Amino acid sequence: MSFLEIKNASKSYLNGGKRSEVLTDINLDIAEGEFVAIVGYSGAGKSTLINFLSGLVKSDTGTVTLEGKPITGPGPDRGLIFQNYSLLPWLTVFENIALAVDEIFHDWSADKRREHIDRYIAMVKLTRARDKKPHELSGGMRQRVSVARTLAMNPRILLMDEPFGALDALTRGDLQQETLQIWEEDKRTVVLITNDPDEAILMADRVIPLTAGPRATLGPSIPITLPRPRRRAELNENYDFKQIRAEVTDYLLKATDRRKGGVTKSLILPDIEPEDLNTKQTIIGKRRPIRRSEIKQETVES
Ligand SMILES: Nc1ncnc2c1ncn2[C@@H]1O[C@H](COP(=O)(O)OP(=O)(O)OP(=O)(O)O)[C@@H](O)[C@H]1O
Repeated sequence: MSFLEIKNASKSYLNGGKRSEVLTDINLDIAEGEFVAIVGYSGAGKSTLINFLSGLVKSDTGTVTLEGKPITGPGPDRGLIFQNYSLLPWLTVFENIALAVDEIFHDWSADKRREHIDRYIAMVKLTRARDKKPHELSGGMRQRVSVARTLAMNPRILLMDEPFGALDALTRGDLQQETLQIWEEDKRTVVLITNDPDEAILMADRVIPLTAGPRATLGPSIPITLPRPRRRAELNENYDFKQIRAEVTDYLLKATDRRKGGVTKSLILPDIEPEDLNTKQTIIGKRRPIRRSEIKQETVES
């Protein structure tokens, strides 16, 4: 039996009275402890797809199951990390995390809960900011709180929807590296949604491209055999990394080209016949030399 599975799922939305089919024929099978990244264009339907798994969006067709049981709504076994940090502004870092931990581990003693929260705050390197409020933190720090809060809830599955998308490149790199370190210590099942092939290849065991919408669908699984632990700086020069990146981006470009009829890269020439280039009054695109009077009129009008 599959651990986490989407079978023949599709989804369409009604927009301004018109139905648009966003996802079609989605099939995904994830093993426990696996780190899978889905990489695709903006607006292709990536959030819709991950929300089949979170239970926030129901597919129109097919099934979505966890250990064979249908996913019918959100649950504590699945932690979602979004691009927007969604922290409560009047609570400190500690209190924001405590809110979630107290709810889930209400039968633990207060000391045990505090230790647990502090462990996750330390894991994302925020111990010195423990008592700060969100407005006193940078975007990267806020996202760290959000990561710590989700991890502290001990979900079996982490669903990450472009978690680093709003961050600058350097902070994003740091957080990717930290998330990887945490995952390597404490392997949970992770589904990462991203529009950055490098991020997907750096982090995942398997990368699956999602074609452009409408009617976006998943392409073939590309296994990432690069040894772990992986370091971004080292991978930049790695031959296999470059090969995999070429494979992922090629697939996405070709899938989009096929949609458009396969002509996006060819030069389309205008349908004109050559004229005598020695004739001064020739205008490109007109089939006969232009009379002086016509040129004057054009000049006046512009
Ligand atoms: N609740 C909804 N009602 C109507 N249309 C929706 C709804 N949710 C998403 N859509 C549309 O479905 C398409 C896919 O949206 P989705 O957010 O899943 O894509 P995405 O790949 O995650 O986008 P991005 O990368 O920009 O976050 C978009 O055209 C979006 O406008």
